Amino acid sequence: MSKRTLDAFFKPPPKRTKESHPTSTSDSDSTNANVLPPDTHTTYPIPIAKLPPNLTASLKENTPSREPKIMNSQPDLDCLYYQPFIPRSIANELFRVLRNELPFYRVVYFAKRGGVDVEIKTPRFTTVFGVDEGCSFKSEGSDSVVSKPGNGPDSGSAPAHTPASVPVPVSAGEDVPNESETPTTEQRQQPSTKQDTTADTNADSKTKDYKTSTLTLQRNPNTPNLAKTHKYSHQPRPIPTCLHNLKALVESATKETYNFVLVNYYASGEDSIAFHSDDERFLGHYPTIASLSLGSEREFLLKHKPPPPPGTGSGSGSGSGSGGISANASAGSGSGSGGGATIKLPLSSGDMIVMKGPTQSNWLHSIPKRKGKSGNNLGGRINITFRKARIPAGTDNYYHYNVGTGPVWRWDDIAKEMKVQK
Ligand SMILES: O=C(O)CCC(=O)C(=O)O
Ligand SMILES: [Fe+2]
Repeated sequence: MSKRTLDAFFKPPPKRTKESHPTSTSDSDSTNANVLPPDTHTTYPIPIAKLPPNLTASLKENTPSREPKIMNSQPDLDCLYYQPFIPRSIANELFRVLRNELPFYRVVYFAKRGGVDVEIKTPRFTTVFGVDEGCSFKSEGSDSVVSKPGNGPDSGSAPAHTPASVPVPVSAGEDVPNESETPTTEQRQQPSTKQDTTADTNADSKTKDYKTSTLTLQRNPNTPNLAKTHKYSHQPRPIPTCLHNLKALVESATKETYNFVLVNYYASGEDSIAFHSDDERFLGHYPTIASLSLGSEREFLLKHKPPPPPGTGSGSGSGSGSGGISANASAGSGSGSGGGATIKLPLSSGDMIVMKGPTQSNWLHSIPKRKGKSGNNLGGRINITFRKARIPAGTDNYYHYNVGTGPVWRWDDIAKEMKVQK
């Protein structure tokens, strides 16, 4: 098998459009995040600060920093790779602000494994905001968080297509997230028992009721009955302004709309996400998922799903599966299981991967653990994925597995570590 450079996976990059200007913001600016009143809501465990105005201005002015590389020369792969999307210095500042401000969770949940309930400890901090197409959020004032009506081909309705080989969640509580060590999409429904981290207490969080809420959950006028007929077991939380601002930048660059946002915080190299695909039915056919990296560099791995067993006739996508991948990327790529090459992308602060088209139904991705302290100089890594749910209450599972019922964790800037919110 011949070695190829990483660039061989890409088409030649289009020319740069915007220069990377260092931001005028500094460390001390991030502590001024309270200049604007924070966002509050009954579903928020804490008020969430808006971005400092100079950071918002730098983001608007300098993003996207570069045009993306197009990664579509592999079977069933259709990705954009922004290196970076946000200039590094601005991305680092944004990383510090979001790490300081967002409430995170260390979710522990139970899943059936061989008929037995096993405890799974999510090996990273997570948090989620937003809601399905059936509902939208609206804030009073200029920072409206309403989903634009009529943007999806099938707003509020079932997706036109579901890959035949994929067992799909049809209602809240059936889907499980990504903690399998050797996952296929099928295994993702039944995570392995391997536990990656020590558990935190699973005590109920005390959610404060902020009477000064400025954000209200509304029914989408286009789909007036959906909110009524679908009950959320976790009340969805409005996308806070700090993430809404980023969503707007990503929407403008990718020419897509998103209605919920999942945030991962990898505090150290021990934190990870196992190989999985984000191909839940409620995201619809060929979902576009934009994935932004902030903070320390981590490696992002992509490998083709193994071909379906012969005779099942259930292959999804149009490509030839992992057998069709004939080259390794030289930038640290190794061969993956199932015979295909694993693509390794170093994701630095400000980089963004957009996965679209047949990618989710045919490829798996992961952030493996990494040894040693190198690459963690910024104090961890935040990943923000922008997604669009198309089936009402579909996001409920995301709240279940990324918020859960445990305590709220926050960054302690004096101790320089995550601490349980008292
Ligand atoms: O951290 C990353 O880059 C990947 C996160 C991811 O794949 C997910 O949240 O589904
Ligand atoms: Fe993912």
